[in-house]
Amino acid sequence: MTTTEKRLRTVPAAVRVVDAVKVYGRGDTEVRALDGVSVDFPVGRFTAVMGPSGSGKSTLMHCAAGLDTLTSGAALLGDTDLATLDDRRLTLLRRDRIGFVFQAFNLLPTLTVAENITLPSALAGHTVDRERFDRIVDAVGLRDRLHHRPSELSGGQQQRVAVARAFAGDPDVVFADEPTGNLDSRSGEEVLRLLGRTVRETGRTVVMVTHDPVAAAHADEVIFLADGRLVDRMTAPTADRVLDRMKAFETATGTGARTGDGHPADTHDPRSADGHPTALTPGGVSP
Ligand SMILES: Nc1ncnc2c1ncn2[C@@H]1O[C@H](COP(=O)(O)OP(=O)(O)OP(=O)(O)O)[C@@H](O)[C@H]1O
Repeated sequence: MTTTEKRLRTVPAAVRVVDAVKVYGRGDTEVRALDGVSVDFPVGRFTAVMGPSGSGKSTLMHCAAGLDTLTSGAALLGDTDLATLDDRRLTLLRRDRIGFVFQAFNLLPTLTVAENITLPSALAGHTVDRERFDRIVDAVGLRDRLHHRPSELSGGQQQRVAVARAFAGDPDVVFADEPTGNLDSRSGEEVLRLLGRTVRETGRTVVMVTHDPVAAAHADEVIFLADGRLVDRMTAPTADRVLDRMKAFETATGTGARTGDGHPADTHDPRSADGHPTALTPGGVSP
């Protein structure tokens, strides 16, 4: 059994990336965007992915979400190895099991808030049942805006619509790519609280790429990438500690915070990496 296969047989996770290598280009233009990353995103956890520009955060997210393929290694959603799926099945998996929140909101301008929220489910041929829809709408605080168009909403409200849309189809995991990048700090805070609350109350899994230590502090755990490698992780983060860690990477040369054996150092939490930080409500209730 290879090392990769051994790692695949350990604790279940919502998303798992094992020995992930992603190489763009060839020869002189080759870039090793991911250089052997192994990380689990456990069910019911809100994880932030941080690291300097170019460290591989977006590449990791895109490969874990089936938007891009790895050069070697494996990306799994639950038990499903994404590399085993053809394009059609990958599209269905993304549609049915993954929610996305983007920096630019990506709402359809001609549709109302309600229609935007239910669009992915409608495209999948499902209906969001009324009770679930109501719970989501109340969780994101948009009841009085349901018949408005995105252009009639503030940026924070638009992003809350995007969060509602991401969770409406009851996905296994929501990937959020810089979800507060276009928001002022107050609106950003609201969106982050919403994500955190949804994870805690519903047991859903969120993976968020961010540059912002304040945003990362809303997560249960922060993982740090540098030069395409996982170099550190921090549970129960605070903005100050995340900022300190980022500064340390910036001033460090070469391998940054990597430990002597090349593995990331988890120096901050006595709990195991697989320990659940919050009480969960399993069973797929909506936010
Ligand atoms: N399609 C591509 N073709 C070639 N190189 C790429 C491509 N996408 C990313 N890269 C390179 O891979 C490396 C990692 O990029 P990635 O976008 O994953 O980093 P990041 O940490 O998300 O950066 P940022 O914080 O600036 O968004 C970078 O050196 C980048 O230039």
